[in-house]
Amino acid sequence: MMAPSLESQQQLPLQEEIASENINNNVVAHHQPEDESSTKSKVAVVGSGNWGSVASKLIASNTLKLPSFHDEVRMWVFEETLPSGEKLSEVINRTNENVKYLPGIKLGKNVVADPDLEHAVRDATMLVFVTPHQFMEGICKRLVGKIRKDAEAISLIKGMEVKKEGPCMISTLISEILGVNCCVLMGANIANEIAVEKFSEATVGYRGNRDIAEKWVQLFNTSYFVVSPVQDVEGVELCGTLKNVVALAAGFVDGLDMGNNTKAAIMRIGLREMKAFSKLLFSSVKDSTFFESCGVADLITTCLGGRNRKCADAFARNGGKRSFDELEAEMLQGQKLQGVSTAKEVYEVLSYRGWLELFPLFTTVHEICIGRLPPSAIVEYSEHTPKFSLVEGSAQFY
Ligand SMILES: NC(=O)C1=CN([C@@H]2O[C@H](COP(=O)(O)OP(=O)(O)OC[C@H]3O[C@@H](n4cnc5c(N)ncnc54)[C@H](O)[C@@H]3O)[C@@H](O)[C@H]2O)C=CC1
Ligand SMILES: O=C(CO)COP(=O)(O)O
Repeated sequence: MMAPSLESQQQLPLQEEIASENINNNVVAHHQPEDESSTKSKVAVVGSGNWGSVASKLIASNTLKLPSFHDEVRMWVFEETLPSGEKLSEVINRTNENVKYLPGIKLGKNVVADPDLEHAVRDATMLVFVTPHQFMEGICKRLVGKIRKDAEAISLIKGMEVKKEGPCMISTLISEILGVNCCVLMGANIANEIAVEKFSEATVGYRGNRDIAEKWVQLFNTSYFVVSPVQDVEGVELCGTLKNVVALAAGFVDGLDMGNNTKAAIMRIGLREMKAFSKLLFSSVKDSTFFESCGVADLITTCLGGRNRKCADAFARNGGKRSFDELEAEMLQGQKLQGVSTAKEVYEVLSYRGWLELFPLFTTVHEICIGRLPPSAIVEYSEHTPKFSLVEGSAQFY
Protein backbone atom coordinates (compact mmCIF):
# COMPACT_ATOMS: atom_id res chain seq x y z
CA MET A 1 0.00 0.00 0.00
CA MET A 2 1.28 3.45 -0.88
CA ALA A 3 1.51 6.06 1.81
CA PRO A 4 -0.54 9.24 1.44
CA SER A 5 1.22 12.31 0.11
CA LEU A 6 1.59 15.22 2.47
CA GLU A 7 1.65 17.62 -0.43
CA SER A 8 -0.94 15.90 -2.55
CA GLN A 9 -2.84 19.13 -2.92
CA GLN A 10 0.04 21.05 -4.41
CA GLN A 11 1.37 18.09 -6.32
CA LEU A 12 0.98 17.97 -10.06
CA PRO A 13 -0.50 14.83 -11.56
CA LEU A 14 2.27 12.40 -12.23
CA GLN A 15 3.40 12.91 -15.78
CA GLU A 16 3.60 10.01 -18.12
CA GLU A 17 6.96 8.31 -17.73
CA ILE A 18 8.98 7.96 -20.87
CA ALA A 19 12.11 5.97 -21.29
CA SER A 20 15.17 8.07 -21.77
CA GLU A 21 16.19 7.64 -25.37
CA ASN A 22 19.84 8.26 -25.01
CA ILE A 23 22.82 8.03 -22.73
CA ASN A 24 21.35 6.17 -19.83
CA ASN A 25 18.52 3.73 -19.92
CA ASN A 26 18.85 3.12 -16.19
CA VAL A 27 16.70 6.10 -15.40
CA VAL A 28 13.23 7.29 -16.18
CA ALA A 29 12.89 10.67 -17.85
CA HIS A 30 9.92 12.54 -16.43
CA HIS A 31 8.48 15.58 -18.13
CA GLN A 32 9.42 18.46 -15.92
CA PRO A 33 6.38 19.80 -14.08
CA GLU A 34 5.61 23.37 -14.99
CA ASP A 35 4.59 25.32 -11.91
CA GLU A 36 6.95 27.02 -9.48
CA SER A 37 7.03 24.08 -7.08
CA SER A 38 8.77 22.05 -9.78
CA THR A 39 11.99 23.98 -9.19
CA LYS A 40 12.04 22.84 -5.59
CA SER A 41 14.13 19.83 -4.64
CA LYS A 42 12.25 16.81 -3.40
CA VAL A 43 13.93 14.45 -0.94
CA ALA A 44 13.50 10.71 -0.48
CA VAL A 45 15.31 8.74 2.20
CA VAL A 46 15.95 5.10 1.33
CA GLY A 47 16.18 3.42 4.73
CA SER A 48 14.46 3.84 8.08
CA GLY A 49 16.62 2.08 10.65
CA ASN A 50 18.17 3.85 13.62
CA TRP A 51 20.27 6.34 11.62
CA GLY A 52 17.86 6.43 8.68
CA SER A 53 15.10 7.67 11.01
CA VAL A 54 17.32 10.31 12.61
CA ALA A 55 18.55 11.45 9.18
CA SER A 56 14.92 11.82 8.07
CA LYS A 57 14.17 13.91 11.17
CA LEU A 58 17.17 16.19 10.55
CA ILE A 59 16.31 16.64 6.89
CA ALA A 60 12.61 17.20 7.59
CA SER A 61 13.38 19.99 10.05
CA ASN A 62 15.34 21.72 7.28
CA THR A 63 12.96 21.18 4.37
CA LEU A 64 10.28 23.00 6.40
CA LYS A 65 12.58 26.01 6.76
CA LEU A 66 14.27 26.14 3.37
CA PRO A 67 12.16 27.45 0.47
CA SER A 68 14.21 25.57 -2.13
CA PHE A 69 12.94 22.19 -0.85
CA HIS A 70 9.51 20.57 -0.83
CA ASP A 71 8.36 20.14 2.76
CA GLU A 72 7.62 16.44 2.44
CA VAL A 73 10.36 13.90 3.07
CA ARG A 74 9.41 10.45 1.88
CA MET A 75 11.11 7.68 3.87
CA TRP A 76 11.19 4.17 2.45
CA VAL A 77 10.43 1.55 5.10
CA PHE A 78 11.45 -2.08 4.71
CA GLU A 79 8.05 -3.29 5.81
CA GLU A 80 7.63 -5.54 8.78
CA THR A 81 4.80 -6.60 11.04
CA LEU A 82 5.14 -5.54 14.67
CA PRO A 83 4.22 -7.86 17.58
CA SER A 84 0.92 -5.89 17.79
CA GLY A 85 0.09 -7.18 14.30
CA GLU A 86 0.33 -3.69 12.77
CA LYS A 87 2.58 -2.72 9.86
CA LEU A 88 5.59 -0.64 10.85
CA SER A 89 5.00 1.98 8.13
CA GLU A 90 1.39 2.47 9.23
CA VAL A 91 2.43 2.94 12.85
CA ILE A 92 5.10 5.46 11.82
CA ASN A 93 2.52 7.46 9.85
CA ARG A 94 -0.01 7.32 12.67
CA THR A 95 2.34 8.14 15.56
CA ASN A 96 5.08 10.06 13.74
CA GLU A 97 7.59 7.76 15.49
CA ASN A 98 9.65 4.83 14.31
CA VAL A 99 8.57 2.73 17.26
CA LYS A 100 10.96 -0.09 16.43
CA TYR A 101 14.21 1.62 15.42
CA LEU A 102 13.95 5.03 17.12
CA PRO A 103 11.28 4.84 19.83
CA GLY A 104 10.30 7.98 21.71
CA ILE A 105 11.39 10.47 19.03
CA LYS A 106 8.98 12.43 16.83
CA LEU A 107 10.25 12.50 13.26
CA GLY A 108 8.38 15.61 12.13
CA LYS A 109 4.93 15.62 10.55
CA ASN A 110 6.41 16.10 7.10
CA VAL A 111 8.12 12.68 7.19
CA VAL A 112 5.95 10.19 5.31
CA ALA A 113 6.78 6.50 5.70
CA ASP A 114 6.34 4.61 2.44
CA PRO A 115 6.75 0.82 2.17
CA ASP A 116 6.74 0.96 -1.65
CA LEU A 117 10.36 1.53 -2.72
CA GLU A 118 9.63 2.61 -6.27
CA HIS A 119 6.86 4.95 -5.19
CA ALA A 120 9.03 6.46 -2.47
CA VAL A 121 11.78 7.53 -4.89
CA ARG A 122 10.03 8.24 -8.14
CA ASP A 123 9.64 12.03 -7.82
CA ALA A 124 12.76 12.64 -5.77
CA THR A 125 15.55 14.86 -7.01
CA MET A 126 17.66 14.20 -3.91
CA LEU A 127 18.08 10.59 -2.86
CA VAL A 128 19.52 9.78 0.56
CA PHE A 129 20.68 6.17 0.93
CA VAL A 130 20.94 4.90 4.49
CA THR A 131 20.43 1.15 4.90
CA PRO A 132 22.81 -1.47 6.25
CA HIS A 133 25.38 -1.92 3.47
CA GLN A 134 24.61 -5.57 2.74
CA PHE A 135 21.18 -4.67 1.33
CA MET A 136 22.28 -1.92 -1.03
CA GLU A 137 23.12 -3.91 -4.13
CA GLY A 138 19.68 -5.53 -4.17
CA ILE A 139 17.98 -2.17 -3.52
CA CYS A 140 19.91 -0.45 -6.33
CA LYS A 141 19.00 -3.22 -8.76
CA ARG A 142 15.33 -2.74 -7.90
CA LEU A 143 15.64 0.97 -8.60
CA VAL A 144 17.10 0.68 -12.09
CA GLY A 145 14.84 2.67 -14.40
CA LYS A 146 12.76 3.98 -11.49
CA ILE A 147 14.47 7.21 -10.50
CA ARG A 148 14.53 10.64 -12.05
CA LYS A 149 17.18 11.39 -14.62
CA ASP A 150 18.25 14.55 -12.78
CA ALA A 151 18.46 12.95 -9.33
CA GLU A 152 21.47 13.49 -7.09
CA ALA A 153 22.38 10.91 -4.45
CA ILE A 154 24.20 10.77 -1.14
CA SER A 155 25.19 7.70 0.86
CA LEU A 156 25.25 7.65 4.67
CA ILE A 157 26.15 3.96 4.57
CA LYS A 158 29.30 2.70 6.26
CA GLY A 159 30.51 -0.37 4.40
CA MET A 160 31.82 -1.77 1.15
CA GLU A 161 31.33 -4.67 -1.26
CA VAL A 162 34.06 -6.91 -2.60
CA LYS A 163 33.67 -7.96 -6.23
CA LYS A 164 35.80 -10.15 -8.47
CA GLU A 165 37.33 -6.93 -9.80
CA GLY A 166 38.18 -5.75 -6.29
CA PRO A 167 36.66 -3.57 -3.56
CA CYS A 168 33.67 -1.40 -4.44
CA MET A 169 32.58 1.44 -2.17
CA ILE A 170 28.81 1.78 -1.66
CA SER A 171 28.73 5.25 -3.28
CA THR A 172 30.38 3.71 -6.36
CA LEU A 173 27.84 0.89 -6.39
CA ILE A 174 25.02 3.47 -6.32
CA SER A 175 26.65 5.59 -9.06
CA GLU A 176 27.37 2.64 -11.30
CA ILE A 177 24.06 0.83 -10.99
CA LEU A 178 21.83 3.92 -11.06
CA GLY A 179 23.89 6.25 -13.23
CA VAL A 180 23.78 9.10 -10.69
CA ASN A 181 26.37 11.26 -9.02
CA CYS A 182 26.78 10.15 -5.39
CA CYS A 183 28.30 12.09 -2.49
CA VAL A 184 28.77 10.64 1.00
CA LEU A 185 28.03 11.88 4.52
CA MET A 186 29.99 10.30 7.39
CA GLY A 187 30.99 11.44 10.85
CA ALA A 188 30.96 10.91 14.60
CA ASN A 189 27.23 10.36 14.52
CA ILE A 190 25.78 7.92 17.01
CA ALA A 191 22.17 8.23 15.92
CA ASN A 192 20.49 8.18 19.34
CA GLU A 193 22.54 11.20 20.46
CA ILE A 194 21.66 13.24 17.37
CA ALA A 195 18.01 12.23 17.82
CA VAL A 196 17.97 14.20 21.09
CA GLU A 197 19.84 17.07 19.43
CA LYS A 198 23.18 16.77 21.17
CA PHE A 199 25.88 18.69 19.30
CA SER A 200 27.90 16.79 16.72
CA GLU A 201 29.70 17.28 13.42
CA ALA A 202 29.71 15.45 10.09
CA THR A 203 31.64 15.47 6.83
CA VAL A 204 30.24 15.48 3.31
CA GLY A 205 32.64 13.91 0.81
CA TYR A 206 32.24 15.03 -2.79
CA ARG A 207 34.05 14.89 -6.08
CA GLY A 208 34.00 17.63 -8.67
CA ASN A 209 30.96 19.81 -8.21
CA ARG A 210 31.15 21.84 -5.00
CA ASP A 211 27.64 23.28 -5.58
CA ILE A 212 26.11 19.85 -5.09
CA ALA A 213 28.09 19.34 -1.90
CA GLU A 214 26.86 22.73 -0.62
CA LYS A 215 23.28 21.67 -1.31
CA TRP A 216 23.73 18.52 0.74
CA VAL A 217 25.30 20.57 3.53
CA GLN A 218 22.28 22.88 3.44
CA LEU A 219 19.92 19.92 3.68
CA PHE A 220 21.62 18.35 6.71
CA ASN A 221 23.20 21.22 8.61
CA THR A 222 21.51 22.42 11.82
CA SER A 223 22.70 24.31 14.90
CA TYR A 224 23.44 20.97 16.60
CA PHE A 225 24.63 19.05 13.51
CA VAL A 226 27.42 20.94 11.80
CA VAL A 227 28.40 19.63 8.39
CA SER A 228 31.58 20.43 6.43
CA PRO A 229 32.32 19.50 2.81
CA VAL A 230 35.59 17.81 1.81
CA GLN A 231 36.63 17.01 -1.73
CA ASP A 232 37.58 13.39 -1.06
CA VAL A 233 34.71 10.92 -1.46
CA GLU A 234 36.90 7.84 -1.13
CA GLY A 235 38.74 9.10 1.96
CA VAL A 236 35.53 10.08 3.75
CA GLU A 237 33.76 6.82 2.89
CA LEU A 238 36.71 4.61 3.78
CA CYS A 239 37.03 6.33 7.17
CA GLY A 240 33.37 5.58 7.94
CA THR A 241 33.71 2.02 6.72
CA LEU A 242 37.01 0.98 8.31
CA LYS A 243 36.45 2.47 11.76
CA ASN A 244 33.83 -0.25 12.31
CA VAL A 245 36.61 -2.87 12.17
CA VAL A 246 38.67 -0.95 14.72
CA ALA A 247 35.56 -0.63 16.92
CA LEU A 248 35.37 -4.43 17.09
CA ALA A 249 38.99 -4.50 18.27
CA ALA A 250 38.16 -1.86 20.90
CA GLY A 251 35.20 -3.98 22.03
CA PHE A 252 37.40 -7.07 22.42
CA VAL A 253 39.77 -5.05 24.61
CA ASP A 254 36.84 -3.80 26.72
CA GLY A 255 35.44 -7.32 27.03
CA LEU A 256 38.81 -8.50 28.29
CA ASP A 257 38.95 -5.60 30.81
CA MET A 258 42.30 -4.47 29.46
CA GLY A 259 41.88 -0.82 30.34
CA ASN A 260 42.14 2.55 28.67
CA ASN A 261 45.79 2.54 27.60
CA THR A 262 45.35 -0.68 25.64
CA LYS A 263 42.18 0.64 24.05
CA ALA A 264 43.91 3.88 23.06
CA ALA A 265 46.77 1.86 21.56
CA ILE A 266 44.31 -0.20 19.54
CA MET A 267 42.63 2.97 18.30
CA ARG A 268 45.97 4.50 17.29
CA ILE A 269 47.12 1.39 15.44
CA GLY A 270 43.66 1.10 13.89
CA LEU A 271 43.75 4.67 12.63
CA ARG A 272 47.17 4.02 11.11
CA GLU A 273 45.83 0.97 9.30
CA MET A 274 42.74 2.89 8.14
CA LYS A 275 44.97 5.51 6.57
CA ALA A 276 47.37 3.02 5.03
CA PHE A 277 44.58 0.87 3.56
CA SER A 278 42.72 3.89 2.17
CA LYS A 279 45.84 5.28 0.52
CA LEU A 280 46.83 1.94 -0.95
CA LEU A 281 43.38 1.62 -2.54
CA PHE A 282 43.07 5.26 -3.66
CA SER A 283 46.17 7.40 -3.95
CA SER A 284 43.90 10.47 -4.06
CA VAL A 285 42.90 10.06 -0.39
CA LYS A 286 44.00 13.12 1.60
CA ASP A 287 45.77 12.98 4.97
CA SER A 288 43.65 15.89 6.18
CA THR A 289 40.46 13.81 5.81
CA PHE A 290 41.52 11.70 8.80
CA PHE A 291 41.31 14.81 10.99
CA GLU A 292 37.73 15.58 9.95
CA SER A 293 34.66 14.35 11.83
CA CYS A 294 34.53 11.33 9.51
CA GLY A 295 38.05 10.31 10.60
CA VAL A 296 39.43 10.45 14.09
CA ALA A 297 36.17 11.74 15.65
CA ASP A 298 34.05 8.88 14.29
CA LEU A 299 36.72 6.40 15.31
CA ILE A 300 36.63 7.70 18.89
CA THR A 301 32.84 7.82 19.26
CA THR A 302 32.34 4.37 17.75
CA CYS A 303 35.05 2.83 19.93
CA LEU A 304 33.40 4.40 22.98
CA GLY A 305 29.70 4.07 22.33
CA GLY A 306 28.87 2.18 19.14
CA ARG A 307 26.99 -1.04 18.49
CA ASN A 308 30.06 -2.79 17.02
CA ARG A 309 32.00 -2.08 20.21
CA LYS A 310 29.11 -3.26 22.38
CA CYS A 311 28.66 -6.61 20.61
CA ALA A 312 32.43 -7.23 20.42
CA ASP A 313 32.65 -6.61 24.17
CA ALA A 314 29.96 -9.29 24.72
CA PHE A 315 31.70 -11.62 22.25
CA ALA A 316 34.97 -11.40 24.21
CA ARG A 317 33.24 -11.77 27.59
CA ASN A 318 31.72 -15.00 26.28
CA GLY A 319 35.18 -16.20 25.17
CA GLY A 320 34.08 -16.15 21.52
CA LYS A 321 31.59 -18.96 22.21
CA ARG A 322 28.50 -17.04 21.09
CA SER A 323 28.46 -15.93 17.47
CA PHE A 324 28.09 -12.35 16.34
CA ASP A 325 24.83 -13.27 14.57
CA GLU A 326 23.41 -14.50 17.85
CA LEU A 327 24.65 -11.46 19.81
CA GLU A 328 23.39 -9.04 17.15
CA ALA A 329 19.91 -10.55 17.21
CA GLU A 330 19.80 -10.56 21.01
CA MET A 331 21.38 -7.18 21.74
CA LEU A 332 20.30 -4.98 18.81
CA GLN A 333 16.64 -5.98 18.23
CA GLY A 334 16.72 -5.74 14.45
CA GLN A 335 19.50 -3.18 14.08
CA LYS A 336 22.50 -4.42 12.14
CA LEU A 337 26.24 -4.61 12.75
CA GLN A 338 28.44 -3.48 9.88
CA GLY A 339 31.88 -4.25 11.32
CA VAL A 340 31.89 -8.05 11.14
CA SER A 341 31.11 -8.23 7.43
CA THR A 342 33.42 -5.27 6.75
CA ALA A 343 36.27 -7.09 8.53
CA LYS A 344 35.66 -10.06 6.21
CA GLU A 345 35.54 -7.82 3.14
CA VAL A 346 38.76 -6.05 4.14
CA TYR A 347 40.40 -9.43 4.81
CA GLU A 348 39.47 -10.63 1.31
CA VAL A 349 41.10 -7.56 -0.22
CA LEU A 350 44.22 -7.94 1.93
CA SER A 351 44.48 -11.63 1.21
CA TYR A 352 44.00 -11.21 -2.55
CA ARG A 353 46.61 -8.45 -2.74
CA GLY A 354 49.14 -10.16 -0.46
CA TRP A 355 48.88 -7.42 2.18
CA LEU A 356 47.81 -9.45 5.23
CA GLU A 357 51.09 -8.90 7.08
CA LEU A 358 50.91 -5.16 6.49
CA PHE A 359 47.63 -4.95 8.42
CA PRO A 360 47.91 -7.11 11.54
CA LEU A 361 45.03 -5.42 13.36
CA PHE A 362 42.50 -5.72 10.52
CA THR A 363 43.63 -9.31 9.86
CA THR A 364 43.39 -10.34 13.51
CA VAL A 365 39.93 -8.81 13.98
CA HIS A 366 38.54 -10.98 11.18
CA GLU A 367 40.28 -14.09 12.46
CA ILE A 368 38.79 -13.51 15.92
CA CYS A 369 35.32 -12.93 14.44
CA ILE A 370 35.38 -16.26 12.62
CA GLY A 371 36.75 -18.14 15.65
CA ARG A 372 40.17 -18.88 14.19
CA LEU A 373 41.82 -16.89 16.99
CA PRO A 374 40.64 -16.20 20.56
CA PRO A 375 39.62 -12.61 21.51
CA SER A 376 42.88 -12.26 23.49
CA ALA A 377 44.78 -12.40 20.18
CA ILE A 378 43.85 -8.75 19.69
CA VAL A 379 46.87 -7.75 21.73
CA GLU A 380 49.03 -10.78 21.03
CA TYR A 381 49.20 -9.90 17.35
CA SER A 382 51.47 -7.02 18.31
CA GLU A 383 54.38 -9.44 18.26
CA HIS A 384 53.97 -9.31 14.48
CA THR A 385 54.14 -5.54 14.48
CA PRO A 386 57.87 -5.31 13.71
CA LYS A 387 57.25 -7.29 10.54
CA PHE A 388 55.18 -4.66 8.87
CA SER A 389 57.51 -1.83 9.72
CA LEU A 390 60.28 -3.85 8.04
CA VAL A 391 58.35 -4.45 4.85
CA GLU A 392 60.01 -2.32 2.26
CA GLY A 393 57.95 0.63 1.19
CA SER A 394 55.19 0.15 3.73
CA ALA A 395 56.52 2.84 6.04
CA GLN A 396 55.53 5.56 3.63
CA PHE A 397 51.87 4.80 4.28
CA TYR A 398 52.20 5.36 8.01
N1 LIG B 1 22.90 3.87 13.86
C1 LIG B 1 23.91 4.74 13.88
O1 LIG B 1 24.24 5.30 14.95
C2 LIG B 1 24.64 5.04 12.64
C3 LIG B 1 24.58 4.24 11.52
N2 LIG B 1 25.28 4.56 10.39
C4 LIG B 1 25.24 3.73 9.20
O2 LIG B 1 23.99 3.88 8.56
C5 LIG B 1 23.65 2.67 7.86
C6 LIG B 1 22.24 2.27 8.25
O3 LIG B 1 22.21 2.07 9.64
P1 LIG B 1 20.88 2.22 10.54
O4 LIG B 1 19.97 3.23 9.96
O5 LIG B 1 21.36 2.43 11.93
O6 LIG B 1 20.16 0.82 10.36
P2 LIG B 1 19.88 -0.31 11.47
O7 LIG B 1 21.10 -0.94 11.97
O8 LIG B 1 18.94 0.25 12.46
O9 LIG B 1 19.29 -1.46 10.50
C7 LIG B 1 18.10 -1.93 10.44
C8 LIG B 1 17.42 -1.51 9.16
O10 LIG B 1 17.62 -2.50 8.14
C9 LIG B 1 16.35 -2.80 7.56
N3 LIG B 1 16.37 -4.10 6.92
C10 LIG B 1 16.35 -5.32 7.52
N4 LIG B 1 16.35 -6.29 6.58
C11 LIG B 1 16.39 -5.65 5.37
C12 LIG B 1 16.42 -6.10 4.03
N5 LIG B 1 16.43 -7.39 3.74
N6 LIG B 1 16.45 -5.17 3.06
C13 LIG B 1 16.47 -3.87 3.35
N7 LIG B 1 16.43 -3.37 4.59
C14 LIG B 1 16.40 -4.27 5.60
C15 LIG B 1 15.42 -2.69 8.73
O11 LIG B 1 14.09 -2.56 8.30
C16 LIG B 1 15.92 -1.42 9.39
O12 LIG B 1 15.40 -0.29 8.77
C17 LIG B 1 24.72 1.65 8.23
O13 LIG B 1 25.66 1.56 7.20
C18 LIG B 1 25.38 2.24 9.47
O14 LIG B 1 26.75 1.89 9.61
C19 LIG B 1 26.03 5.69 10.32
C20 LIG B 1 26.10 6.55 11.38
C21 LIG B 1 25.44 6.29 12.62
O1 LIG C 1 28.76 4.92 12.80
C1 LIG C 1 28.42 5.11 13.94
C2 LIG C 1 28.69 6.36 14.65
O2 LIG C 1 29.21 7.35 13.81
C3 LIG C 1 27.70 4.05 14.68
O3 LIG C 1 28.52 2.96 14.84
P1 LIG C 1 27.91 1.55 15.24
O4 LIG C 1 27.28 0.97 14.00
O5 LIG C 1 29.06 0.74 15.76
O6 LIG C 1 26.88 1.83 16.30
